[in-house]
Amino acid sequence: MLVVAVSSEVHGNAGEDLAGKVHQIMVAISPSSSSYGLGSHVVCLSTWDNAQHHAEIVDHRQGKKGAEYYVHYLDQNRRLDEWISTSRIEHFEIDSDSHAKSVGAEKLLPAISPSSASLSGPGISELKLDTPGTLDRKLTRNLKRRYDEMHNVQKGVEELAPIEQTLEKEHEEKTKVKNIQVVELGNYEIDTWYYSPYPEDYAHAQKLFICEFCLKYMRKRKSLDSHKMKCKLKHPPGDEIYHTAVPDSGVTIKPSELEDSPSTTQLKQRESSKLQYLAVFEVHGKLNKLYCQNLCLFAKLFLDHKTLYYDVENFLFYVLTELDDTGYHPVGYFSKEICSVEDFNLACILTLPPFQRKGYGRFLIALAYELSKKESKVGTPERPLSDLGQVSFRSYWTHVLLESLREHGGNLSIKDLSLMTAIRSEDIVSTLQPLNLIRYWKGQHIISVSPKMLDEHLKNVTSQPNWVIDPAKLHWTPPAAYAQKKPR
Ligand SMILES: CC(=O)SCCNC(=O)CCNC(=O)[C@H](O)C(C)(C)COP(=O)(O)OP(=O)(O)OC[C@H]1O[C@@H](n2cnc3c(N)ncnc32)[C@H](O)[C@@H]1OP(=O)(O)O
Repeated sequence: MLVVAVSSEVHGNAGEDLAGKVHQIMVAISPSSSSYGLGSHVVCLSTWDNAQHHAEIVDHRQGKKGAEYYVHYLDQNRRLDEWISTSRIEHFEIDSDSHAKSVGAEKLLPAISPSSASLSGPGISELKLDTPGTLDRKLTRNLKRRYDEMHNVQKGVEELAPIEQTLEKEHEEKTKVKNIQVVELGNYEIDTWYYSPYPEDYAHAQKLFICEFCLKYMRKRKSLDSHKMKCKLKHPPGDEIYHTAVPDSGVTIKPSELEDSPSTTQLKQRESSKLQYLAVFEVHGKLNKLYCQNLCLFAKLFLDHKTLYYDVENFLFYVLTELDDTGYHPVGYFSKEICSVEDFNLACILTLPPFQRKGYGRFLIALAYELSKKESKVGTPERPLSDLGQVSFRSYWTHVLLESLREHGGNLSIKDLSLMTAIRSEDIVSTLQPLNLIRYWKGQHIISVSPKMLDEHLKNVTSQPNWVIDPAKLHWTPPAAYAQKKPR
């Protein structure tokens, strides 16, 4: 049955105030007719908040219970794209642009406003993006697109430089449908976020089983079980460069208070006193190529714009692990180019979803800057930054810069701050400007701050634990010495 209706209202879920006026033509299609073309726009109920969203049909397939559609929610990050059944599709929009232009339709979009975008999804809550005035040239391409979407700026791929257009289109086309839905790693079953280019035989598995120590991927649990009997690794295949213990409260235990190799009894004692022992391993892409390739493929499941999968030789990988009596379990990592001409001190960063929002991202970022300090360099993360990358770096920079200013009574130049913190000057300016702590005077940026202003800002920073890295306990040599190392 096909019903064509001219409607002046959008009908939402019972009890929701979705009564905004939308002047558009809707075509209501009964679930059985189920023929939504690729690229068409619909209003549907998501599985993650059970609310109405405008979405685009990206793909379709025949499921066990009928047709299923892969949808991209127009107001959300691609990590929330998903397969839904026809019954979740409320109606089809002929005028696919009308939702964005109409006033009422905005009420359908959750938590989108000029200054905030929803990072929601299972276990993910709200994110604040920069206010429009601060975005400017600092916006990465990815964020710019999100910003444009949120502000109704109708800019498409065609406005990018030709080479970027081609790359962007290829990327979008190839990665538009998430291929692997779930991964099992150690004690966790994790829903994936994005497409990852696993080899053909694995690329279309619903679920992959991953060895948490060597990161080998398998399609069957029994393969993992027999692999576990053989796999000798109990930690990432590299050198431990740092360790610390953190209680759940987030207060740092100094590494000096720790014995070097805690015994099982000591670990059990720690467990009962709710201490978490953390260790970071440095893994060289050339010396442990397979491990690093496996890590990149795995990480791509949670990173939208990552392009490094196989050419890992020029990178170092810093893997953060939690230790228990069965071994060192990976919880996150960052990669770093051995020789970066652009002074990138971090290429990609990931905290595995079950461990996010506990302060590990900040810990890894802090470590990346400590390494830069040891190299006597300033650094910056590789662009584009994802939405989550943006908030995490912004939060780290804000905290570190405000603390440094407080310590020195505000009497620091941008250059002083940069040398002290290893944060690049441009990142300092883009962080302090929205806080009104920078003035542009006689052609240059200068810091303008009072103790009162600092106290005000410091009151608002850091809701996550802030684990300090003790540089004296960092066992790390800058990369020049790697030529001599042999594969393990
Ligand atoms: C250069 C690049 O690699 S860009 C790509 C960055 N990586 C990704 O996007 C991969 C997927 N995301 C992730 O792995 C993680 O979200 C990371 C690595 C970005 C952050 O890791 P986490 O361990 O969750 O960060 P952590 O707990 O230390 O929080 C850091 C800050 O970000 C904020 N934050 C983290 N996640 C969210 C979220 N979902 N919503 C809102 N704020 C968030 C935290 O509140 C905290 O700020 P605060 O101290 O001011 O409160």
